[in-house]
Amino acid sequence: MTVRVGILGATGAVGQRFIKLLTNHDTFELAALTASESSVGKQYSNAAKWRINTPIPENIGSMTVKSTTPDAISDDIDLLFSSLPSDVAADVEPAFLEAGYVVSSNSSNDRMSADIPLTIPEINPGHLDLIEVQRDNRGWDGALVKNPNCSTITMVPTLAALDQFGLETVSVSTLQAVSGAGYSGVTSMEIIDNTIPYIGGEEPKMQQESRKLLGEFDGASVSLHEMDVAASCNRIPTLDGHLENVFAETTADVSAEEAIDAMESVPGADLPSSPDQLIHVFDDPSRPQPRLDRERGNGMQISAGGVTVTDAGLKYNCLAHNTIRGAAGASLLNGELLVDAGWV
Ligand SMILES: NC(=O)C1=CN([C@@H]2O[C@H](COP(=O)(O)OP(=O)(O)OC[C@H]3O[C@@H](n4cnc5c(N)ncnc54)[C@H](OP(=O)(O)O)[C@@H]3O)[C@@H](O)[C@H]2O)C=CC1
Ligand SMILES: N[C@@H](CC(=O)OP(=O)(O)O)C(=O)O
Repeated sequence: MTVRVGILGATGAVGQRFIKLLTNHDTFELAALTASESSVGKQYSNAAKWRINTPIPENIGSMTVKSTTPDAISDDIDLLFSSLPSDVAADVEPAFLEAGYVVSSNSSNDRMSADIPLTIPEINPGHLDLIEVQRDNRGWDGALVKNPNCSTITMVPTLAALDQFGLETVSVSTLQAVSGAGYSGVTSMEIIDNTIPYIGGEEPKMQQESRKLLGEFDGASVSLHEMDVAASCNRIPTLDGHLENVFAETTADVSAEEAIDAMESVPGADLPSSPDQLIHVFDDPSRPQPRLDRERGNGMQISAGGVTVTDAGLKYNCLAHNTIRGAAGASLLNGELLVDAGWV
């Protein structure tokens, strides 16, 4: 089976990651690229400032960039990936949904909307059925699914593993790579020899999205998980890979061994881009580290380490590649889930 896909916002940092991940994909064939009006009509290789350390695939470089409107895309596209700035996505995604397109979006708008599934296929694939509610509410022929914020998706699989012990309170402090802010997001003068203890909007996203992802879906709505989540988000001078220090308090006592076993037991999803093992836990307390561990599982595996019982609950570190597992790879996996579940 071949599924013809397009990328909205294909010239950007995340759009480029999509192109790389879609090259030689078993099921998806890349057939449409869109960007802003300043790129429309140009060959992709002229429109995009390519930042990935492998060349633009030849067949993609010669494609013509289209306008980000439903009319500009041919009808034979089965699935769209969206990596637009969130304010642009909030404006244009509804037009694609009204026109009947199925959209897997990485943009942050609508992630917490009650009728939009926010999914990590290995963790809460059943939430995808919110699409039924969404279609009833909005009258859309298409379907919209979102993946979470990159810092949230790094931590939530480990919390899902610990939830069997009764998660009560989670505190997390992040060390986030500069690529998360986009190519021009932080200047070298701001970040070299420095750490910035604030990332606009990031802390509320971690606090709210994690409770939706681990919430119960009863077929009509998702009730947020009752745990309290407090996040402190920091930008550090690494290129890729968000590292996070987590303290998790549970109602039941849990030993470090039980926590490690629970994390290593979370299965991958039976989807092409899901790693065989979702979470790898290191014995070495100095791991995971961004430079050494972000590429594990083609950038799709979560790493953890330093699991210790403390007076403030279980303490551990976790890491994921922010532009792969945290962005384009997360949307791609949701696209694979949409196909597997019969929505495409
Ligand atoms: N960078 C990262 O690591 C992460 C980013 N994200 C999110 O993903 C999304 C994309 O981020 P990123 O790739 O870094 O952003 P970029 O700014 O690099 O790319 C934005 C893309 O959207 C296009 N675009 C901009 N304005 C318009 C418009 N008015 N109409 C149509 N297309 C438009 C751009 O086209 P053109 O080239 O023509 O301007 C470009 O293709 C954002 O929502 C971001 O928050 C999420 C997680 C991680
Ligand atoms: N804010 C994230 C990247 C990002 O764009 O997140 P979101 O997908 O929630 O917009 C970071 O700085 O690392």
